[in-house]
Amino acid sequence: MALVAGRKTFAAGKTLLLRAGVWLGAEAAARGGNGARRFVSQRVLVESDVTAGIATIKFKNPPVNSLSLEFLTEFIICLEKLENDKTYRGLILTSDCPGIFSAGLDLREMCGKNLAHYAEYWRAIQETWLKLYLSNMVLVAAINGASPAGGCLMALSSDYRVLADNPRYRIGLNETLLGIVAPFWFKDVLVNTIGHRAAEHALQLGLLFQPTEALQVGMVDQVVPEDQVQSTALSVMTEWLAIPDHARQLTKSMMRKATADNLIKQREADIQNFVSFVSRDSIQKSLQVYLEKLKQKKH
Ligand SMILES: CC/C=C\C/C=C\CCC/C=C/CC(=O)SCCNC(=O)CCNC(=O)[C@H](O)C(C)(C)COP(=O)(O)OP(=O)(O)OC[C@H]1O[C@@H](n2cnc3c(N)ncnc32)[C@H](O)[C@@H]1OP(=O)(O)O
Repeated sequence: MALVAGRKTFAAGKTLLLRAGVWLGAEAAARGGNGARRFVSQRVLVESDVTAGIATIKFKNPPVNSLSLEFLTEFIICLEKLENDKTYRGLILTSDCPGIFSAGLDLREMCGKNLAHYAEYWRAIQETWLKLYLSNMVLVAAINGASPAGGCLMALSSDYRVLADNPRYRIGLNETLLGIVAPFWFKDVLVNTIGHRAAEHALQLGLLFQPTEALQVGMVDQVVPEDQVQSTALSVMTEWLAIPDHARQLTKSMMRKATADNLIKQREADIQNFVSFVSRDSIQKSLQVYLEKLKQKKH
């Protein structure tokens, strides 16, 4: 396994510095005789079934799989590797942290840092979303835990969502509850999934849906007992992979291109918006209060 620090080139000629310890190694980890491979990086586990052409990414950034810059960097690299390796036609996204799919953006990346950091962080968030949303692979989210805000966006960017039937696993775009505003492209993805009226309602109130409500509103496609999430995701994947790739991929692109282009054409302005919004004193205060509340919850 190779541990490296290097540079990753992102769109618009920008670079994101890879933190030391990021896994970039070749398929170094175990390769079984049955076509199963397991790639290991610090925060992102990749298991794959070469024969079936299916990979599974497990988020492994405890305690809550927050989307820290380090996590995003590893995640983007894994996604790129899978995307460029024609062995893989399908990708299942799930979590290795019990009870949490992802807590969304890492609030510590948005608090008390400098403007350059906010810009770098937001570019990585944009890049992650574009790569997920426009992936040529079939993406199935096996949502085995709570999935607020950015966690919900990752699920919404998949082609199909299976959620574990546990009332503690709530999913939604709750940004307004933090005193912040979901960016327009989060909103666009939600509108594309649940429709304009339901999205307006959910976004303004920052609704986090329990599984049955999420199914009802169309935020997820299936709710199944917790121990059946992975097997259901796999059988959905098999169904989707029966469709010829070229036809499905062109159709996916036809459905999603306009939404992605909307961000692509104004990426820099979107970064500037984020930086100036998040660096306001009032927003910093709201985020700090929210983080403090999360910490005090335990005591
Ligand atoms: C005009 C507009 C222009 C531009 C756009 C600008 C705006 C900005 C838009 C930004 C978009 C943001 C999207 C987001 O994703 S924001 C993040 C929202 N996330 C949340 O609200 C989730 C918060 N977390 C929780 O609700 C719970 O932690 C959770 C249900 C996930 C798990 O609960 P559990 O009881 O299991 O764990 P906790 O004890 O709560 O947490 C454990 C420790 O983890 C810390 N934590 C939790 N969430 C986060 C997070 N998102 N980031 C960083 N850290 C997090 C928590 O504080 C605990 O820490 P310790 O106490 O152990 O230190």
